[in-house]
Amino acid sequence: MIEFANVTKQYTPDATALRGISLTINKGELVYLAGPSGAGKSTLLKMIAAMERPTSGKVTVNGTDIGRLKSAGIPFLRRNLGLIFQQQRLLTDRSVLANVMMPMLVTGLPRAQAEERARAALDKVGLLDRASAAPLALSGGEQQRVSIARAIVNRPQIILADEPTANLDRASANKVFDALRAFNKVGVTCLISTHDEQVLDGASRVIHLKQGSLDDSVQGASA
Ligand SMILES: Nc1ncnc2c1ncn2[C@@H]1O[C@H](COP(=O)(O)OP(=O)(O)OP(=O)(O)O)[C@@H](O)[C@H]1O
Repeated sequence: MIEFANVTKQYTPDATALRGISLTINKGELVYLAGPSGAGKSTLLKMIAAMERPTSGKVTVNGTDIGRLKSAGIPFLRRNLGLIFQQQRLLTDRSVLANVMMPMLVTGLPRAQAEERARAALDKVGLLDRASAAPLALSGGEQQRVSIARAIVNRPQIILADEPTANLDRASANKVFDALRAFNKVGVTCLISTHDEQVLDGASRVIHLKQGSLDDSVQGASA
């Protein structure tokens, strides 16, 4: 469902973020993306969401060729994606519930139905009792779980999470990973970039990146 075929991304002549990446991620997989800062993890995730385009090679998501996708097609692509990126922070002047309802109201779902689904999503990440709180009244880990709830309310087939536990303590990080794993268990494909050694040790599949290439020297790098 996600395929990279010899993908290179060059931002400028001096900045090549990905070099000849080929990999396949199948429906229902839970895959972690590892590698040092600057290795290209964010770039790889952004390409799946058509936030960046390949310079050469081909990225295919659910049969859609990202390099050829017209801007009018981007909302259709993103409808199938739950994005948990640093750029998509919670709106601090709205309640937790209002933040989670937002993506559904944007697509025209009636308010009552949006609220019901938002509450169900908050329940799944263990935060239903904080529905009326302001985001800034929550811990960093709780805010990240609200972001997960917001990312899944439109029932995406794929979740993309870019370092969702950066700056969180162990206990908070575990809750965030537990929430992501729970969605994977019900069939959502998950691709998560992380530096978390403990999580990577227990992972069934890790894609290691190093300076924009697959790092085959690391065991489990099979892509
Ligand atoms: N918009 C951009 N313009 C120019 N260079 C960029 C841009 N975005 C990323 N880069 C460069 O591409 C390379 C890969 O960056 P990327 O953010 O994908 O790495 P990363 O593995 O996600 O790193 P981090 O863990 O620090 O987020 C880096 O050298 C970075 O400086």
